[in-house]
Amino acid sequence: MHSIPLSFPGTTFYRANKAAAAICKELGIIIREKRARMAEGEQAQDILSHTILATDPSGKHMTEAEIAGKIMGLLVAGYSQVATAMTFFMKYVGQRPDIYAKILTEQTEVATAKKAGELLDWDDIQKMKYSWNVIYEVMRLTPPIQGAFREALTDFTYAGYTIPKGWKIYWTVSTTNKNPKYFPDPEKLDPSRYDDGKAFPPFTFVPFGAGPRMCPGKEYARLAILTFVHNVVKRFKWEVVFPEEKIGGDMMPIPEKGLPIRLQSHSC
Ligand code: HEM
Repeated sequence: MHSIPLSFPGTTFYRANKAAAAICKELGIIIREKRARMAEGEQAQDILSHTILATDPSGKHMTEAEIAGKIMGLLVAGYSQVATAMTFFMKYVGQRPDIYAKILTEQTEVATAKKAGELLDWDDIQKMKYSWNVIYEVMRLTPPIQGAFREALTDFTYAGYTIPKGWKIYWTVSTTNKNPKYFPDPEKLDPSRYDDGKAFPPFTFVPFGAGPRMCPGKEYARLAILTFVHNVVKRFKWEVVFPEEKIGGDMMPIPEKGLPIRLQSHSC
């Protein structure tokens, strides 16, 4: 996604294209199996079946390659950003016992209201306000997606630079979300920034982007991350082994030593 499009052996782009072709082949098998089951009467119940059934305004269905492309996009988007937010939750909260204690109090309240073996539901997720504010801070300090491209629809001038119509511009989550005008002491992890009643002007807090192309997986991501938070704090307390560990990676931020932690188990 973010590499120079030079397709010769040894380049990232070349390897990515080969990997994408292999994944599309696998997905092709899954699509054909799904189509066969749908022909036998299986109801549309997941995104793959809906993608198979979807038509454009002229009534035309997508080809197998198009469906595989869409599913591959969702697999990438659905996995890596969520995993990055979870990783940095472990890092930041592992270094802040005060924040861990507040999350544990919130999650214990949710857990004790459930019967033994009862699964979390949507209402429980709504109760996890403090935990989500912590995730907001985690994503503000280390955004899973660094930014995205937009095309200028008209000529405009910003901060003394003239951007001609048709140019591609890259907007960044990290600089936007660390603007001291809206986030005083921007490097500090402070979940109280999002306390009830505090609101940010549009386009100032953008971990999921903004406008008509805003992330469509936002609510799913919240569900997946908070379910993880619930289960991990219920069972464990942890410490980060290398608090100063460098963060590398190119598109996704990755702790260079793999974020070793010391786990202590408990149950609430
Ligand atoms: C913590 C998790 C996630 C973060 C931080 C995140 C962030 C973002 C951001 C910043 C964008 C660009 C938005 C823009 O251009 O305004 C985006 C787009 C997108 N995201 Fe996510 N995302 C996350 C999870 C997911 C999940 C779970 C899915 C799907 C299951 C998903 C699917 C997409 C798709 C399809 C787009 C492109 C939307 C478009 O261009 O119209 N994302 N995401």
